Amino acid sequence: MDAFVTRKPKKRKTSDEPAEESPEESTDVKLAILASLHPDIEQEMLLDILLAHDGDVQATSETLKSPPPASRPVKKTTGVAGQTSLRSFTSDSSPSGEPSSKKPKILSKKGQTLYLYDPQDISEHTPCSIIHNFLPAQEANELLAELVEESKTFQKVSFKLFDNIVSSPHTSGFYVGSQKELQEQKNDYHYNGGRITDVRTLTPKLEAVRARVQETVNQAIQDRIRTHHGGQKPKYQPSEPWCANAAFVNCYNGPQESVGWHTDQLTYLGPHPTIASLSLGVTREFRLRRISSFLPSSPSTHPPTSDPNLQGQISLPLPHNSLLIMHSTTQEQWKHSVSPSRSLTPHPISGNIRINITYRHYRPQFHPRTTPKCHCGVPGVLRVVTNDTKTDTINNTKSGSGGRTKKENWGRYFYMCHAGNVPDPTKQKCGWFLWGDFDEDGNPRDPSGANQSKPG
Ligand SMILES: O=C(O)CCC(=O)C(=O)O
Ligand SMILES: [Fe+2]
Repeated sequence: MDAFVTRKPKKRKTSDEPAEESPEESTDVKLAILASLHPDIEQEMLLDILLAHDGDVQATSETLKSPPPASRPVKKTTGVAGQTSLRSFTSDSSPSGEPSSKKPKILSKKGQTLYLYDPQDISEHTPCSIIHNFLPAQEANELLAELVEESKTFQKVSFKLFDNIVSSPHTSGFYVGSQKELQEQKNDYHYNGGRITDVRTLTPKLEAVRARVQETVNQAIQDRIRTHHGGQKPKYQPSEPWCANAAFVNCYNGPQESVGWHTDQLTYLGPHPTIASLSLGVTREFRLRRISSFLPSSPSTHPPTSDPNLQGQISLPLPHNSLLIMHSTTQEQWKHSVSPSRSLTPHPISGNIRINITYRHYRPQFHPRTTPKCHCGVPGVLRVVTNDTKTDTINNTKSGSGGRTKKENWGRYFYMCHAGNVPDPTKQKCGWFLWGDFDEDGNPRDPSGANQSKPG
């Protein structure tokens, strides 16, 4: 097993030509494909048989189709469920290949993980879309090499969680387009109630890629409105063009580095943002799970009612040079994470390192000068009410919930104090909160960034 997992990278074609990694090279992806075809077989067993067939997925699958020996371990209740390409197993797709307007079936079950790799499956069953081999191979490889070097000076982000100071189990760096934006970030913007001191300007390679990402994302947004929303932009989704004016670059150095379940902060992006995430280097699993307040329910009501245990996780293996687009509703209705891995197939350039660039649109309407401020004088953080709101946000505040725990408020936006989230034990939250009020395009309805309705 080790020989496969730590096998040497393929030889380069010439000494100065970087090696390309095709999606087929990743063990994660091969396992995802096999797991989808043979969902009753343990992952460990799949890996062993794959190794015995020298990494050949088809030969492995043929072997597995033969009657199982009595001793073959069969999976019980947990593990991988579903298909990598679901199309051949469901009749949901229209003949054109576009998603049907039928209510999506719940495909993943409690305690189980559905692995999806095929772009059409991902588009149909998650709030995301994916483009494999996004950049010309050489550009992707050069960008990876540059960012691996940059990442040597990245830091872990520290924040406060229920009075404990925790730091993220990976490092990151933050990039903006100009010196002016850099100064604004340092002087005006707050994150987790504090400031970011290490802000950088986009490197020439990040800048070149940003233009491509921007064009692709704007096209993808329009395609999604057509294929998933009957041509009608969802409420609160901005209608202005998406502009990639900021980039968080994450570095995961080794299988244990990860990021836990979270949603990305809406404060400066506004409601229903689009975020584009370019993966470089070793393949890692990006996981998604729907926040239970937003599980599809029958009959469909708003807010939807649900059994919080109905749905499991969806795992998307993200190979080198893949662009994942998190569309409108991803941040409001789903959580995402990058889970620790048991083993990795080293990438020829970065070894066990994965670099991820999330390009974001910091909208001028959400500049911190217009963000409502809490009693501590700090711009509030923009959140959505979900069934998690009570434990997630209201602990440690002095005031009551102000209605934020009520089911009828699921899906509503609010601002709350974030000053208590800085890693300083003397700082407490002031308990302030304000309902957010946005127009059809997700723009704040008044110049202060939210209406002045009293908590209730
Ligand atoms: O590394 C990834 O794919 C996800 C990163 C992420 O979730 C974030 O930066 O907010
Ligand atoms: Fe995120």
